[in-house]
Amino acid sequence: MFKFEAVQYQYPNQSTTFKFDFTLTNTGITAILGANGAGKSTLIRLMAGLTSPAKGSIYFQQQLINARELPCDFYQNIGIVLQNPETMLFNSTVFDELAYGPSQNFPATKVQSMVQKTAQTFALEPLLNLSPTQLSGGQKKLVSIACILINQPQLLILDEPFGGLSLENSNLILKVLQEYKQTHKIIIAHHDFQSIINLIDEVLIVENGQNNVPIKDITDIIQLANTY
Ligand SMILES: Nc1ncnc2c1ncn2[C@@H]1O[C@H](COP(=O)(O)OP(=O)(O)OP(=O)(O)O)[C@@H](O)[C@H]1O
Repeated sequence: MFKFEAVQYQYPNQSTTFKFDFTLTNTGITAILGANGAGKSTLIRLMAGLTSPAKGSIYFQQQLINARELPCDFYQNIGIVLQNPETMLFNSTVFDELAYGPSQNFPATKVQSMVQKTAQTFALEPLLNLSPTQLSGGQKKLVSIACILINQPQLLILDEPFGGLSLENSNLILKVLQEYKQTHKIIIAHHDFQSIINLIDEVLIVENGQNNVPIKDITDIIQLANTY
């Protein structure tokens, strides 16, 4: 269960109050839709704990996640891939990028095998010894998604994950997410609703800083696809 209860947020010196109140399913994919400036990124930042609400409560799997004092390992359960992959890559090689998360928790031999497996899944083997600065925009995006998925977070948040990806790599990510969603919760903010329609289980529309009731019925979701 992923629940926002009477959550309110306001940017400093801004008059708009964002108001979010909804409950999402525990696994599967929820797509967040909305016009430019509607509040999708603001909602995503609240979901990932990057921003704290002024009022209200946010629960993930019964755990109040906007509490001031969280168990220190809690954020290992949440992975977020931001729109711009540059902000996420800071190691000297792609191998080190992939190894960074696992090396906080596992011995070197295990880390090595996790990196090899993930590199294979994401077709990154030829890039492992390169610096992230040598990669194309699409390759950076692919690496940034792989770096988060290698940690297997229970909640995976993706802000425009297909931006800059070739059709081949978009299809690769779609395939990975199709499998991942069976046992994990995935939130995707994506402007091209049509391209992910077969993947999603639920739609949350954000309008003027507020959410509508989550749409779970597949017929309603398909109808929505005609408007977005
Ligand atoms: N750091 C900030 N300070 C002040 N206002 C902000 C800040 N970030 C966003 N806003 C405002 O909040 C509103 C919602 O922005 P947000 O980025 O959440 O929308 P969005 O739905 O993600 O838009 P887009 O699809 O264009 O990325 C906008 O009016 C924006 O100008």
